Amino acid sequence: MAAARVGMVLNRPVTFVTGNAKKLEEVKAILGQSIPFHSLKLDLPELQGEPEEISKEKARLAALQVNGPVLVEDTCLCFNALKGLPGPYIKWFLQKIGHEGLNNLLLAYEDKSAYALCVFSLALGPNVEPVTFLGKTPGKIVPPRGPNDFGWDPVFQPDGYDQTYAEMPKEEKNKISHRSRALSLVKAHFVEAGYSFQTDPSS
Ligand SMILES: O=c1nc[nH]c2c1ncn2[C@H]1C[C@H](O)[C@@H](COP(=O)(O)OP(=O)(O)OP(=O)(O)O)O1
Ligand SMILES: [Mg+2]
Repeated sequence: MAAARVGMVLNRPVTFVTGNAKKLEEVKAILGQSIPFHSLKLDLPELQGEPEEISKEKARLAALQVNGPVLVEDTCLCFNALKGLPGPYIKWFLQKIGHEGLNNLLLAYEDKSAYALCVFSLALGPNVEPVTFLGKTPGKIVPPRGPNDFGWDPVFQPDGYDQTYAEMPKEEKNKISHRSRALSLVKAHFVEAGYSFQTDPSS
């Protein structure tokens, strides 16, 4: 059994930094009251590279800006036929070529399988090394179905479902999503580390 650790007291709630309102909505729904957090709308610059490094670097930048504990995440959509691309570049692919273009990328391949990957990074403050938490949901890329209000949700059909993320009720997506899987690990980490929050109302 792991040695009991003295719980760490954070004097400020964690700030979840994102420029994406839909992400924030899901994070709120998934976390509920489990981790007290603020949010800050900021579109941080993103370095190129492997998903974990991109997410960690985002956390470092966010912690400097906030000057306190931060949580960020970076989401990838990875096509197996393309060895994991577009991956972290999905935002730009989606913006430029849309749902149809994403499907067309796979026309030359029989393998339409893909996975959604969410990498959360927690940095307890500036100059503290971020910790990462990965959540992955396997599925496949399909012609768009369902409401078009969150990114690539209409073209991603998780394995074991006949609905796309976009067609699923929100609660259903939040049970199996890449984001909720990563957040389960974040929650477990908070419990294990025994963080507690001493919030000073004057700060
Ligand atoms: O569950 C999702 N279902 C569908 N689409 C999604 C999901 N989660 C992120 N997305 C989209 C948003 C962006 O086009 C790209 C990820 O890029 P990513 O940099 O992580 O997001 P972002 O720039 O919108 O917000 P942030 O300020 O947190 O970086 O995939
Ligand atoms: Mg981004």
